[in-house]
Amino acid sequence: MSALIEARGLVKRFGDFTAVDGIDVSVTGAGECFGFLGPNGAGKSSTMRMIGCVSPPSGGHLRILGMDPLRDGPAIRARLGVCPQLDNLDTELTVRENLTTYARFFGIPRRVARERADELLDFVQLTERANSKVEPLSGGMKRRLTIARALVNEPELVLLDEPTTGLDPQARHLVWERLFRLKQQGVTLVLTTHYMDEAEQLCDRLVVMDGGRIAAEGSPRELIERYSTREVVELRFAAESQEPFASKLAGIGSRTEVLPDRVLLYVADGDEAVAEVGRRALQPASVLVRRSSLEDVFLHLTGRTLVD
Ligand SMILES: Nc1ncnc2c1ncn2[C@@H]1O[C@H](COP(=O)(O)OP(=O)(O)OP(=O)(O)O)[C@@H](O)[C@H]1O
Repeated sequence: MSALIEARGLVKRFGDFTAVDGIDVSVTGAGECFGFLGPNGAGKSSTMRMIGCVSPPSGGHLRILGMDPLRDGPAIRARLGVCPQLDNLDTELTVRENLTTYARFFGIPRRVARERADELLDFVQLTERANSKVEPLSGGMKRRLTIARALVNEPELVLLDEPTTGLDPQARHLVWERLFRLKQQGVTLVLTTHYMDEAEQLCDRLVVMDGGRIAAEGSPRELIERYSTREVVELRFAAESQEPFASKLAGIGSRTEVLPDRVLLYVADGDEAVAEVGRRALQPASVLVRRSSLEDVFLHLTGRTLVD
């Protein structure tokens, strides 16, 4: 089967600045969710815009659905669904009209568009708001409507740029649940996020991006196994600097990270490590034992946290 997305040495430059610096990406599986995880400015949106055929690559090789974005942009876009970072819904129109009007761009007949709009409103749980204007909708509802709009042309591949940024936890969970359903229906999702929990929940495979480059690639579980330990102990010491305490923790676990407000110990067994901290007569103000996450992977790879 040919790849849905195939990028080799993909580059995006803005003047002298290189936003995407020669990345390789291959998305093949139908029903897969592929993620770009990285902090602000990592180059995720620039990559998505190239994949979405709205921004030409400055270099490298890119094929979407087996086609060349420079030559076959309209044909590719007809088979893509795009959910941009900022909702760009038409506030003059009702919820349903936003879908039916968008359907016209794809040449979908009116009757089919109306049926599809109703199905999609049901899918994103907005049927009751079908005739209301967009403006009074909550952030989560607008996001779900934007996702519904991205599905109007029954795309094989849906691009979602930070699908839940700015939403409250409940609204995020509702969006995740809908995206998960889409995956189950065999739609391939490609998303960008700087939320590690989002990447862990949704992505089968992801790349960790930083400074326009790919720092690592794999499933969330593989990345955690490769770059972190099973558990992490977070120790907060009531002091201006955590550094002096970190040096006294040397040898506990395989690695130590010192953050401005806490020390992280990377260990196989958190409880055993906490016992050792006790034996060294260190008295942290708080202790938390947790499982490793993609945040730890990112910290290990880049020396920085994902969200400032
Ligand atoms: N049109 C542009 N002109 C100049 N620089 C740009 C342009 N678009 C993006 N950049 C720069 O390229 C870098 C990568 O931006 P990009 O939006 O791709 O990052 P991102 O990972 O998606 O982050 P964000 O979450 O902030 O969107 C940033 O430093 C940004 O300022």
